[in-house]
Amino acid sequence: MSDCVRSMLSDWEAKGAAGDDVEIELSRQFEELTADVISHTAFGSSYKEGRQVFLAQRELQFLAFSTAFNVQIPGFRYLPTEKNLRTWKLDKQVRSMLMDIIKTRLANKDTAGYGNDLLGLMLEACTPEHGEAPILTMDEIIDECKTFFFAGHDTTSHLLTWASFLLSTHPAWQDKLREEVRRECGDGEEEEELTGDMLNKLKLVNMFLLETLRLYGPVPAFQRRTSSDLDLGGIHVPEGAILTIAITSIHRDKEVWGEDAGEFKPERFENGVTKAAKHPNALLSFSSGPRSCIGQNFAMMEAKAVVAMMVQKFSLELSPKYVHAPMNVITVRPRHGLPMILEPAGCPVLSETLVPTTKVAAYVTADLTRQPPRGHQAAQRLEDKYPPPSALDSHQPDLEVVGKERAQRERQGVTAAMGVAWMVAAAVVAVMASWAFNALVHLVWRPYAITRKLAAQGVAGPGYRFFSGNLGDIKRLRGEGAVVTLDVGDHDFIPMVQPHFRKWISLYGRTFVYWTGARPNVCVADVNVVKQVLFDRTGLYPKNLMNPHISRLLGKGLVLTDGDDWKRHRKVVHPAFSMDKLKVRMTIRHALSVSMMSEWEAKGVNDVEVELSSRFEELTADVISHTAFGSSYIQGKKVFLAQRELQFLAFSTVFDVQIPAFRYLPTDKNLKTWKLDKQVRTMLMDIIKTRLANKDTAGYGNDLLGLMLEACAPEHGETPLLSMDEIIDECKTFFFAGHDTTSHLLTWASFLLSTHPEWQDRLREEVRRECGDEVPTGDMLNKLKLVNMFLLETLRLYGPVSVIQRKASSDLDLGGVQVPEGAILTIPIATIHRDKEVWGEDAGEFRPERFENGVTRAAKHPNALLSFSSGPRSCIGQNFAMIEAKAVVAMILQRFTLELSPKYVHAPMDVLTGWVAVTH
Ligand code: HEM
Repeated sequence: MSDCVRSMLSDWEAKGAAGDDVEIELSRQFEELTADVISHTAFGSSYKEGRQVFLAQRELQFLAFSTAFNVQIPGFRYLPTEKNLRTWKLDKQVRSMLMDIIKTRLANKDTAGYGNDLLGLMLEACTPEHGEAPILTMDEIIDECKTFFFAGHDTTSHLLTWASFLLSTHPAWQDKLREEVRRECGDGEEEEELTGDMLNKLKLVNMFLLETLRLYGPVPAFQRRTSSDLDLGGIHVPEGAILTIAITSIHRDKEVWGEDAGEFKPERFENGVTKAAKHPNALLSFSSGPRSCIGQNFAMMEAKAVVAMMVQKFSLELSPKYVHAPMNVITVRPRHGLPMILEPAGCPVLSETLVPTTKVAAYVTADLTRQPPRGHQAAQRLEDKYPPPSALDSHQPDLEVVGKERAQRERQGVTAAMGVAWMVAAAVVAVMASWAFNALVHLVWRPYAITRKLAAQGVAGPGYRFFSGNLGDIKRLRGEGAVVTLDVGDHDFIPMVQPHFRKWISLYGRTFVYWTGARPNVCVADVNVVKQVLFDRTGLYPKNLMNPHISRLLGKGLVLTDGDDWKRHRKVVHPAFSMDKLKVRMTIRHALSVSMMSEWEAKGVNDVEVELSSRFEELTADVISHTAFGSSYIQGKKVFLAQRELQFLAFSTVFDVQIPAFRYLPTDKNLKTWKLDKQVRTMLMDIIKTRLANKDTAGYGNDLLGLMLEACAPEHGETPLLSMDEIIDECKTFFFAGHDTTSHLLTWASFLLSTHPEWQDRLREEVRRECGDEVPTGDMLNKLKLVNMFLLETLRLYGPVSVIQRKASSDLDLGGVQVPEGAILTIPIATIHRDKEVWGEDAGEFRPERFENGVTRAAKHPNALLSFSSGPRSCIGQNFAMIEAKAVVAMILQRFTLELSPKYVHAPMDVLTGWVAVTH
């Protein structure tokens, strides 16, 4: 770093005869310097070698910013507009230049290793030695290089530019800093090396740079997007809203920084960053929290070193040619560069008394006719080519030159008066035209472009149809399947419920694209790729929340939240599912099962016919009510019934085109959904209120509801872990997910027991051996190996959840295929569970033996059983469900023999999560 700075300073010295002052355009100098530093430290190359990359990236930056305030229409990125064509070309150039740098490094690998800079570390992480799945792919390395080439110099160079500007306009501070630098680091005459320790002692330089960052931070704003409808500081913000953190404005907020927020006062940082304002996190120049700038120490070290070495040698005086017009091109820079008069330090040219800051300001403002200085032509040319939307306010508004430009624009604007009618007509036509154009891009061009892009990678599919995509095909194929009934020994219900997957996989392979409306769906039926999606921990594949009815059914609880929200919810809920707690709850469950069976016994001395699926629904609803909410099925019955209706309503819309705005229209289905949702919320609130009313005598309780109320208790300070709204959503999730699934597992297990009497006998024998006639304890259940295998095979063939979905959060690489942002990734569990390549030739048969050596050895892939999903988002209730199912099956077998009624018709159907046996 010091070498690069030294060589820049020597150039400056060489420019003027020794002792004379010299005028230099500094912003360009700093751009080259910081580019040189990042090239050397991160990529082992020099600015000269990487120059073309920097230039191309600079053009890309101007291009990107010139579109920052345009309406962003997703499909536009695929249109061959002039800007897109240029962007694609530049991007290609950058990639191939970066590839050259990488190739050079790889060619020298055997003699010099990968190197221990950033590039070396990344190459190490992608080496073949690291096995089949390297941590980074070559494409990702190139992307990372792009990030660091840009982020690693552009920002720091502007920090240096603005620091120099402020040094020159605050000569008293310039003197103070020089004095500190000379005291701590010497005068730089003896080529003395600046050390990290010296830099750490430069407290004033540090304060000065922090204040520069506050007023002229290179990054004026950054953005986030809401991944779901959520509560933000007490305001409900809809999914997909963009949150703009306006750093420049926050940094000038008098309520945060005090009345002198607009002034340049490095003293405010005297006691550190956290005490400089009324809020400890008010300085946002490097952002804050886990995603704050990874390079902030690097940038501060670099800036300190440059400022120190510069003031050691030079006095800085602002050139009279300078025009103060900060402008935002993603980062904030001086529009016309920073011409600076440099004089050897020691004989200061500016003293506070001679040219106070205000005078410089007044001088610049007065000289509105002055031409911008030369020396910044490259940026100027780019700006002419891609004009940025506007200049940025400076910290002293009277320095604005921008006003002149605005006034000029207004003069050139439309001066002719236009009739109001004409204007209205023009506006309507413009809106219609833009709407039609957007629709065309979204409904025609984008699907076409995505289809082509995927086809080029070998991913085919049934072909997009205008507006509805392949939803018509899916409905038709499912309709044909719906009238079929199966033989009771036939477990292949795919032609009835997932006929489209069967058909398209046979035509296009396990990974193919199909269309729900104009939205691409990538079918992920290859277990290796499924693993890549489900085991991701970086948020690349969030949940798909397109269907508002499903969101109403489940609420924004664990199943549908993502990111930090999900972590927060899971942290609160997780303890309720620990093994100890599950064992305690066994007692309640057993008692409930016994009462159900006593009812059956009471029905008749001889054979009695019972419709099991509805009985299991009530039983599992009763169990979840008692164990999670301390209530009973009867108390929560209305919630279950309303949720059942919501479930059928939601499923009836699953194969409709999802148009985002439709969720707000008062259609029949929406009105019904809203009403049911309101009912459910009120009923859940009543259950919660009862619990809260008894809090002083009985505490919150140690079940799921108790844990959640504890986490939202006012005792936990101003920001409880869960809000009351979130608790209600979580209740919705558990009321539904906690019983609907397990009840179907019990239904299908009973069906299979009755159709496989030899297994029924074997299981009964095992139950009698391990549990006798007693109500089974947790330890006894653990010994029921055959029952366990039987249930796993039931889950494989009749798993209650047949499909799960995720969404591509950005353009990403999925098993070697570039998938576009927003594409839905559909994992057809039921189809994968019948894949002969994964489960062997007997995949279609009911054979619990395959689980003899555990789940991971039952198939050719250890993660092939996906009934509870897999990875970090796998089912939190799987132990709960398995214990419950084992206990109920064991107790049924202790008392009854099951025989399928002749009335039974084997016609599984899916209603969102479940497969319901229809008994006629
Ligand atoms: C046989 C019974 C069950 C099956 C087959 C099942 C299946 C699943 C599956 C496939 C997922 C992943 C969904 C996705 O990734 O989109 C899931 C998640 C979940 N399940 Fe279950 N489930 C069962 C029982 C239960 C029970 C009894 C509860 C609660 C008591 C429960 C609560 C949940 C929750 C809260 C999640 C979301 C977990 C997270 O994202 O962190 N499930 N379940």
